[in-house]
Amino acid sequence: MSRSRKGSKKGNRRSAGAKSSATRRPLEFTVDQMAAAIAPIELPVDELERLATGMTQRHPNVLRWRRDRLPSETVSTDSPPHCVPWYPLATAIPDGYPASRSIGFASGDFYLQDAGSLLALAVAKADVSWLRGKVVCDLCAAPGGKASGLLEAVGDDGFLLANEPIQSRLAPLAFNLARSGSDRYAISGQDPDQLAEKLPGVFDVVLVDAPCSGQALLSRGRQSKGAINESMIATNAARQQRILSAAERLLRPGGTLVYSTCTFAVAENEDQVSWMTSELELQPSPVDGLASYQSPLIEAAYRVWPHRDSCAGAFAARLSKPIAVEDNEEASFAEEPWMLRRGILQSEQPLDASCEELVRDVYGEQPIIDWAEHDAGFLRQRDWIAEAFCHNAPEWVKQDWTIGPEVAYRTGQTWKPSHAGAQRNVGNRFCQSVERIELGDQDAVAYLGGGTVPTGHRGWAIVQHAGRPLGWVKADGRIGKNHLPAHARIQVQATESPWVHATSP
Ligand SMILES: C[S@@+](CC[C@H](N)C(=O)[O-])C[C@H]1O[C@@H](n2cnc3c(N)ncnc32)[C@H](O)[C@@H]1O
Repeated sequence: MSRSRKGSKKGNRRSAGAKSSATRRPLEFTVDQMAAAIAPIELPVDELERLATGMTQRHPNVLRWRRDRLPSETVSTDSPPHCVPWYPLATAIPDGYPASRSIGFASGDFYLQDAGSLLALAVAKADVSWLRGKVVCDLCAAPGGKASGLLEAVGDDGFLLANEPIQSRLAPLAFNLARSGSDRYAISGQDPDQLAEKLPGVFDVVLVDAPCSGQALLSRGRQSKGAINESMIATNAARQQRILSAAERLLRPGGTLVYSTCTFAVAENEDQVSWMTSELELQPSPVDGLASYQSPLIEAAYRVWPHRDSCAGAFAARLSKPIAVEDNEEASFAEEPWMLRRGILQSEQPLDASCEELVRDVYGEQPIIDWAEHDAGFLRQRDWIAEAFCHNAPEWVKQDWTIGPEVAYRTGQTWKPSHAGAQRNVGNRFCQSVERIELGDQDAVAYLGGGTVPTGHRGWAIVQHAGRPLGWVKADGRIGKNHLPAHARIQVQATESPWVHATSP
């Protein structure tokens, strides 16, 4: 009863929101405004007109596939797997496929993103093996669209620090990173300057996907017309330079800085790259394969446009930090980046009895014994959460300002397993001995909507569909009670996948 009342309130709120966006007058720009926004880039008048129109049109998202789940082909021939030309790990959403309400989405097969946001990943070479094994920092990471792509790309021997100074954005960031199935990351909520003081010269790669005037977001109704205002652009440019100078300090000599925005203004894009080359002494580092998107103004900087590239538009550039002569003698950083800074970590303090009991009960004896006595990782308990870092994580994750991949959390006096713990890859060492229940289509749909599942098992178990983890249940030998967090629940509209997957995870 109370549930249905709640549901209808929610429904009302949603339809009120939908009405206001439907009746909102579309933003319109003149050719002169567009010319001023991108000056000194010069485009013919007809292109400026198409740009002005393209900026107000919504472009459909694309699917960025998890690397290990890339489909080998589409089932339906009438919706070809149109690839994003600059990012081969992405495909278009087949016509009529409710991607965000599918089991594939819930189980983390893909992320839904604007194709423009994949330009930064292409410039970071996240689509090939270049990032594998590297220690990477995403300095402005929330909500994690790019960070999750970087995390997949660093593989089983690299590491990602995803930083986001706005605390309220850390939860969605953590959720999106956990969806990747990897445990090779930490999160921090630091101001870039503070972070650069803590970890100078540590990273092989730093991504600055900077806060900006967001002109490319106008088509999504997520920015006001003030995005083309000069003083707004100048304020953003000043903030970006502060962030970029911290990013340079975070980089090791020989490291790579990727800078990206979702705006068209040259003052926030090419001018910032010129500033980095002159003031920070970074060097342009062109990316093979992106020549068609080369900025007309400077080297190693790339643009995609709404009127040319079927996306909201984006800018990205790649620079490298020179290796000074004195660094050069001893270190061959490029070959073995900062391996010495990576330590083998262990649990330093015993867990509370109730937390330890839950971890043993759910994840098995092995994690605690292994993690405390062998070279298996680093288990840490705070007041409200327990985190389990991967083996070979960098030493600095032990500092208390990092947040690790969560495995348990406390509500009142009771510890429970975290959703992120269930999402770890099936072979992950920490949850190797957890009981798993495979669900058919209908049971998976019911579970994702918040329902129970039939099972003879007793206790905590991970439910999965086609070998892909979905979340936790706590079972009594008859049914498994649903422990999927509210924000992860969806009303599935598509059980059948339009793709053929060459291999199961
Ligand atoms: C363009 S968004 C990042 C989007 C993200 N990279 C993604 O792909 O999902 C910029 C982020 O920078 C954060 N931010 C705001 N001010 C910042 C600052 N001074 N330093 C670093 N990040 C900042 C914002 O909160 C926002 O989450």
